[in-house]
Amino acid sequence: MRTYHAWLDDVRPSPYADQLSLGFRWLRFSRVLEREYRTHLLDESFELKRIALSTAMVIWLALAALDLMLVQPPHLGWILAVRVLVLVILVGCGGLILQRRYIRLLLPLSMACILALGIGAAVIVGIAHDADPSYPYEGLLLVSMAAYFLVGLRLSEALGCALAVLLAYIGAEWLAGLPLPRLINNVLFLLFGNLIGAVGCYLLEYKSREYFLISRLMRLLADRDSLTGLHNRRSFNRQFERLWRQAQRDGQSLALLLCDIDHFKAYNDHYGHQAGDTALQRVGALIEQAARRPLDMGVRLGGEEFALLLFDIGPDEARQRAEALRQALEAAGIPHQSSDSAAVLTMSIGVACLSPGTEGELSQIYEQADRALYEAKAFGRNQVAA
Ligand SMILES: Nc1nc2c(ncn2[C@@H]2O[C@H](COP(=O)(O)OP(=O)(O)OP(=O)(O)O)[C@@H](O)[C@H]2O)c(=O)[nH]1
Repeated sequence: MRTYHAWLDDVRPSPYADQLSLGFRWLRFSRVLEREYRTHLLDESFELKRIALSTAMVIWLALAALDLMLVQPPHLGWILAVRVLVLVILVGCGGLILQRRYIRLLLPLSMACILALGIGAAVIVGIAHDADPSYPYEGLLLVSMAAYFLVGLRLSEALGCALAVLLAYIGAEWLAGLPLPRLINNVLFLLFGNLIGAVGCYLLEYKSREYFLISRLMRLLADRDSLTGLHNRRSFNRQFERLWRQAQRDGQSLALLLCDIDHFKAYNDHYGHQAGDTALQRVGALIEQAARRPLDMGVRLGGEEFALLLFDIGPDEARQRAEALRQALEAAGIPHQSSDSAAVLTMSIGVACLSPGTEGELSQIYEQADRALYEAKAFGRNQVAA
């Protein structure tokens, strides 16, 4: 399978990039990613399961019509009874699958449908062969193909179902007394059919896993600033609304800290653009550290402008956190000989808060924090204003 090259180093650290480099030829990711992939697969294959279920029911009923032509009583009665029983199972499981509420049951229910179809078909073939050994058994292969390609099962799950169906078939034919050479011939045909299905399913799952990793990686790249690894402005704009809705629901406040490095043009002019980039990365790391709780967010808005969105925090604590951040940069002691404010690199911070129950527009809190930042700059820089 394909190997991934140097470009993955550009997007590290990322578990998706690591997994792409490690490979997954055994169709397995690291534990956390595997869980994420399976949840994604269940979600993605929901529509597929709906289509597969309707298709299976139509084919199952069409085959019942064939039975009416090919099989005579009393075997016909038994076969129709099995068809009805399987149909009842399909309708029951299908009803639960379509409700979507039972997302955890989606996989066992899908497998139950495949097993009901496969074992039902094996029993029907066994009953029919009791009277007429020429009754077509190849329909069993349709069930295996559905398991491999139609239901959104992983290869291991599809293989498990196909094997159970094959065993049920051998058992049913044994009881029906099908001559051994014929049984061997049929089993070999089914085995080869399954081999083709399994190889196809492997390739499909491999591609599905690859797509999963690359799409997650792309999403991460689209949301991150490439220099600092912080969220970018696009991600901030999108997530602010979601966080504000959650804050309203939970009765929590939000604080926005707008941070701007002081005299950064002079820093660039004095130390060069490369050193400027390194300084931006160090500031980014401090912002990242300050956004330590799960719903906090460190952002590089662009150039030497950063933002820190803090969740569940009042105005006093927000101001303290801003002051701590300002001091952390000062304490980092990055020399800045051409600054008018200090001998080291510093930043000014504007703070604004949104309490639950107030109108919460990003533009509103942003303007408020921007005004405060302007004040911090105007009053001499290297300070916090609210
Ligand atoms: N090295 C580097 N510099 C950048 C980057 N993005 C923006 N800059 C520089 O950041 C500087 C910002 O300068 P100004 O907007 O004038 O602000 P300032 O010099 O920090 O002045 P005050 O904010 O008023 O203290 C410009 O010189 C930009 O070239 C970047 O990605 N890397």
